[in-house]
Amino acid sequence: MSVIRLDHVSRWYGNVVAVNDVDMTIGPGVTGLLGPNGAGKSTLIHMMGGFLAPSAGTVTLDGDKVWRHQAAYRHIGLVPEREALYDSLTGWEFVLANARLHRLADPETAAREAIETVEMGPAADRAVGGYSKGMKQRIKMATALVHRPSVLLLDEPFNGMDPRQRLHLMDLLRSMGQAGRTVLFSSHILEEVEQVASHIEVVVAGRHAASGDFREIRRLMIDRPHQYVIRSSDDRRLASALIADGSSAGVELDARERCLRVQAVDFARFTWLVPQVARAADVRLYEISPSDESLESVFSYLITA
Ligand SMILES: Nc1ncnc2c1ncn2[C@@H]1O[C@H](COP(=O)(O)OP(=O)(O)OP(=O)(O)O)[C@@H](O)[C@H]1O
Repeated sequence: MSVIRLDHVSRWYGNVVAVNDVDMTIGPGVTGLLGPNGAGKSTLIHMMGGFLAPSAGTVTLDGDKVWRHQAAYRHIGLVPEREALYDSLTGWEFVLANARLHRLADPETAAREAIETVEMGPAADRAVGGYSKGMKQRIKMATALVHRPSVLLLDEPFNGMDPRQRLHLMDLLRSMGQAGRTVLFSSHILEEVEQVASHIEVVVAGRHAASGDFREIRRLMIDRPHQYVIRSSDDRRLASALIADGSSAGVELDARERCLRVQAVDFARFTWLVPQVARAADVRLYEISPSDESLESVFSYLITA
């Protein structure tokens, strides 16, 4: 069994704290590392893969520190996000070179199998420079799989893939997870993560914000207080009526924007109730729109929750 443990892990670049005191355990199966851009996902993945040293704390694989530990590298495959590849090499040469770097007993067979796994056989003799983004992604995946690692780490693997490639990769990750490998991939899209991952770790601004299966994470997101902007024929009167009704956690009159900013607790009940409250107060509604639906606001709720 391959378990990666992060124990009070931080990483800073000069003054920038990219990862802040994270405790996390990643076991067999597929885990999605979810977070907005700049949350620290790549930094975490590079530390888990032994590509980057933590500034504080420890990253271990089955109890052994990963950083500068040759033996651990043999069990880990990492598919980085960056595109930089050796453009003049063919896919086959690139994967084979990696197989040789790992000093595998039969590098040719290992390279062929890895290329077949990602269905790149037909394009293996073409130069990498001419590959599409999705094809580059798959050939990087083949190099990460060539030594049959028990841990596979992928940084934003679905970026640039077309729907067919995406489904293929999802199937591949699922079957690796079912076979008992420890698979972790990062993404900033919840829908993408919940289609493949049985477990989700959420990071925001370098901190570990939440952990659970996708139902739990979705519930956290849906149950959070929702912010609405409301415009009406009489914002002041509507504000008093909403406060009196008690279905809102906060009502703020924004005189400059000529609107109300309302914090709803139970959003299903709230959207059902507002028109009734408005009618009873003889106020006409012009607009009700959610103002905090961006992923960042959902995440920032999670981190303070
Ligand atoms: N080499 C570096 N030097 C300085 N700052 C860095 C470096 N690498 C990352 N950072 C900063 O650390 C923070 C976390 O970056 P990281 O790339 O780990 O996040 P991410 O969640 O992977 O984001 P993205 O999805 O945009 O790649 C960001 O503020 C980023 O600007």
